[in-house]
Amino acid sequence: MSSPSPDRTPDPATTPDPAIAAEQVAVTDLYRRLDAARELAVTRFRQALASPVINPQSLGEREAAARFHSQRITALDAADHGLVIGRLDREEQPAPLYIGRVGLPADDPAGDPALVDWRAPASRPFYTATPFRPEGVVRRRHVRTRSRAVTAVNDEVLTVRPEDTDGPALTGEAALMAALTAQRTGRMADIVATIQAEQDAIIRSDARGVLVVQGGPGTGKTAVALHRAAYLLYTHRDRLARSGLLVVGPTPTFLRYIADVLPALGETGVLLAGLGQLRPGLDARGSESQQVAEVKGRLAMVDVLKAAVRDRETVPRGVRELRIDGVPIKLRSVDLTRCRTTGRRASRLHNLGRPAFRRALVDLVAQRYADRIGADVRGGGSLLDSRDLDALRSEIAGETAVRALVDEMWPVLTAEQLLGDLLASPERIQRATKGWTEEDRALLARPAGTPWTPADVPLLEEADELLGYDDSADRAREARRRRQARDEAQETLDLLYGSRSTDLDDDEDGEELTAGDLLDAEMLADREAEVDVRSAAERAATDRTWTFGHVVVDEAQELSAMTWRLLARKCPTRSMTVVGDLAQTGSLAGATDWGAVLTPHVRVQWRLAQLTVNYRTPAEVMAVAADVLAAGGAGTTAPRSVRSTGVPPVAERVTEATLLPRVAEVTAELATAGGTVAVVVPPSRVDDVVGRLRAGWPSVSSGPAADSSAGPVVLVPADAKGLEFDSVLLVDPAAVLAEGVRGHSDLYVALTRPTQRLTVLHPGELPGELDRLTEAGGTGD
Ligand SMILES: Nc1ncnc2c1ncn2[C@@H]1O[C@H](COP(=O)(O)OP(=O)(O)OP(=O)(O)O)[C@@H](O)[C@H]1O
Repeated sequence: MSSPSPDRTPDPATTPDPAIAAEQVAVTDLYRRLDAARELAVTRFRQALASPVINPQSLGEREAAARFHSQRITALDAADHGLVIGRLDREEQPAPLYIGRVGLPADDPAGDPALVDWRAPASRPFYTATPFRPEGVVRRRHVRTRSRAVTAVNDEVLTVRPEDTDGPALTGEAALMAALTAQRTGRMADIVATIQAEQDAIIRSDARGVLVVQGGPGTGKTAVALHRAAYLLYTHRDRLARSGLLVVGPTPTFLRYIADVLPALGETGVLLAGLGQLRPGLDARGSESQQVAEVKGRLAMVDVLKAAVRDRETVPRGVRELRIDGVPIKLRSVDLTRCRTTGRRASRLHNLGRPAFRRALVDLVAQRYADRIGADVRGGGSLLDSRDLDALRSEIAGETAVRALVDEMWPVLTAEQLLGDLLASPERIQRATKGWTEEDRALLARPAGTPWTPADVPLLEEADELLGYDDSADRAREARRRRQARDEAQETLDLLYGSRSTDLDDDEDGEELTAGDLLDAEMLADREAEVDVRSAAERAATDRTWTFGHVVVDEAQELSAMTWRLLARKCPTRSMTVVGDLAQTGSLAGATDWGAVLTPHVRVQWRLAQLTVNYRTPAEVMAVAADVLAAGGAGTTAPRSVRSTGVPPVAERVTEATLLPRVAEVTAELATAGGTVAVVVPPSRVDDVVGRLRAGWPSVSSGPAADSSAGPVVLVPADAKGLEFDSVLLVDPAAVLAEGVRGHSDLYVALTRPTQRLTVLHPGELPGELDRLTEAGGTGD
């Protein structure tokens, strides 16, 4: 906790009105400019749409211009809410510099802009200047508004050094506290007005390489990661508009929770994906045990999949006999093995090696057939010349028996077929997992048709890398389409030419140009070609080979090695922001050491930044959580809370019989207190608690898609990760400890979710780690 610095206006209520009135004049003028900028953008957008399209290039240009102006309109619309953040009064500069959500030009282009975008370099001192390092700033003023009206201003004078305090140095403390104590809505809000210096340094850090942001719960990792995404889109707009930016979060609930932040910052072209959605076209929501997910997340699965692919390139034992036109052809396994080797040499990728394998097999059968009939007819060598052999080959390639043998020995495979067949067959698993224990093999097995899980996603993607996609049929189709388009275009040109007035031939002045003179059929066909006008995010969402210009990973401690491998492939430049907390790792497959998980994929290209201040959890609650962290032996210290509520968290002992009724009563009390409510439970109690609460709140939701904006939610710690609620009711902490594979992490996560109130109900003894909790008189025995 910090005490306010001297010369700060301590309370908005005491701020003299003249300051508010003066700021209202400035704010009204800036809104006038915003409206004008929006009007201009709308006009330009309309003009772009109306511009003529004469060829694919002009269509592309028109779409690019329309997209640019529509994005500008979106950004200006988003900026309407809280347009002005504050101002800087600077040494030797008479006019203040206003900082806001977007940049707005001044009448005099030579001077400062009327409003500077919060991401522009000139805005930086607004977040970083301190009395010890004022960066030329004399005073920082936070301006708070509702609709377009100024409601408060808070000043910090940076020419006077505060006395030493033992709390963290805060920027714009009054505005920050107002934001932190506001009731939650179930959706994360942006923090542009109150970004703190240590957060700003991360947001503006170089885009190159992998930046790992480690920080305890509530330190703003998610907020910082999203603001960094907005900053990078602003600073590297052209590059990232082309290549796209991907934000990866753990669950659908989490993605919904953060979904409003980037649009509120005027950025809509970002792809948000959960771990189950990293494969275009698939939303993997199946569930499985942590142990199974851990096995599937090991890098060793790469070799397993390689072996599984080779296992599908089979050679029948002994001699295989085919009948072609009634002629028996004997194929020995040694010859078939040679065909397989030809296929494997032709391509590293299974599906791309198949044409070469098929050709080799057809050649083999054709040769044997030729040998047979040549020998039969004349009793000597083959009489067929090479032309005959070619004809024979194409006939043989179409023979059902030959096609069946090709499919048997070298089937075309999709990733889903490869993985589904593998996991559904203990024999295939056995053959693909050399050196594995029987226990691990058993964990991999799953019945055919089981829904895909998030842990399957990197395996499917890896399988695609091994299988490849034979696009020869697509290319042949495209060539046919082009030929047809060209023929049609030629017909059009012929018609145009044919309809030309013959009188003109004799006309001495001249020459009238027709379409045929300016265009050839190829160009005309090109005109008809489709131009892909989708944004990078839209295209990336449907293209599994898409690679992103930047990837942001939240709750990164939960990712398995296979998921890291997948993300590294999706981001070949390794421009990534990775945020997480090793002390909150709950999954068995997750990280306990950033170097260990990242080095195999990014080698030395990563750097670490730390966040140390908890903006979410009140100090009273955090003291309890810190004990749990220490008891779990995490080796890290809990972050310092920036505020206290004066309300101690309470524990109440219950019996098994009174547990559910008390859950319902306490949930009702917390809901009455206002804001969002989460009931965090061990996995074994989810169904009972949901069942009980549904009587009072039919819409109560639970699981990875729960929505706290619609009423209380029931969550296991893994699904509560990254989220926050005004009130949390923690049920049966001893079972949370016992049931989690990393029980202390789970309990730590559960305890650090509330922004205001925490109540704990415990049947049986309270775990020693929670001794600090104040016991309320309960109904326990
Ligand atoms: N500078 C700030 N100004 C206002 N609010 C902030 C600031 N920094 C963080 N917060 C708020 O603190 C809360 C916690 O932030 P966030 O969820 O980003 O933390 P986290 O580090 O990701 O936590 P966890 O590890 O639990 O997922 C959010 O409500 C966020 O808006």
